[in-house]
Amino acid sequence: MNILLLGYGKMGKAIEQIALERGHQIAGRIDISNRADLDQLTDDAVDVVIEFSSPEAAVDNIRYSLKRGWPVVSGTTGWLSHRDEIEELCRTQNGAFFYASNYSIGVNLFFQLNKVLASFMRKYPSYRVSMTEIHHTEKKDAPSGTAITLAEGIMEHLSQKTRWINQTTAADNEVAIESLREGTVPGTHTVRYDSDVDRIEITHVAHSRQGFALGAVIAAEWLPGRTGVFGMNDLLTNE
Ligand SMILES: NC(=O)C1=CN([C@@H]2O[C@H](COP(=O)(O)OP(=O)(O)OC[C@H]3O[C@@H](n4cnc5c(N)ncnc54)[C@H](O)[C@@H]3O)[C@@H](O)[C@H]2O)C=CC1
Ligand SMILES: O=C(O)C1=N[C@H](C(=O)O)C[C@H](O)C1
Repeated sequence: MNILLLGYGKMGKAIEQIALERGHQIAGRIDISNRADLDQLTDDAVDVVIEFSSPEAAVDNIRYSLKRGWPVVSGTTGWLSHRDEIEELCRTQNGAFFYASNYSIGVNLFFQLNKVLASFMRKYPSYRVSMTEIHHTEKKDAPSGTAITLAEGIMEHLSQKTRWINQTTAADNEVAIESLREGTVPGTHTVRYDSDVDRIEITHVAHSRQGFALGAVIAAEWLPGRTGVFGMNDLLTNE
């Protein structure tokens, strides 16, 4: 497949390495410095776009790709207030759009574990839920997209929780998410339930960006030929 890398930073480079190892070609490497080069690409030069850029750039990048008729796999976080608009554009263009806040298989298992744990905790209101996410100091958004997905999983099962808040203290209806930025940490997420007498805690630690990058390439192999809006559950439950 000819893969266009839209965003060529830490993730774009990790994705390139895995895409080449899996026998794909790179149709272009676009970052903020050469974005105008996109207009030089012919429609048929690109089988699929993998978009990992920045919260400010993602919406324009995805819009541009859908209008060109290119299937898009996006992993950029911090732009989801525009999600409805993008999904509508995908439908009107009869296009294909794939989004995940986290492409790693391990995190997607962790998402399931988080929901199971939240469903157990529903009967035990003496436990207070809270979360911590730790990332490298270059990360632009907080809380992480993964932390937001985890908070949504908790809110599905704990009906008294109606929103998340990006601070360590929270009202009874809020899930507190603490965001820490340290060194080069690829991504660590903890969900904890504290009572006066003990704590139950689950943690996912990414050792590198390899898991995210492999998941994004697998999604890019899966998407072409499909139309609609997809996520990791579609990929993981549909051969
Ligand atoms: N969904 C997932 O599994 C994962 C998502 N991410 C997210 O992916 C995004 C990128 O992460 P990194 O690669 O670590 O960031 P980075 O800062 O290393 O790279 C971002 C790249 O985007 C480029 N860029 C900025 N504006 C652009 C524009 N208008 N057009 C094209 N390119 C543009 C920059 O030049 C840079 O090359 C972040 O939002 C991050 O949260 C990161 C890891 C995993
Ligand atoms: O910016 C990152 O690095 C990461 N971003 C994603 C997020 O916001 O959840 C995924 C991963 O945690 C790494």
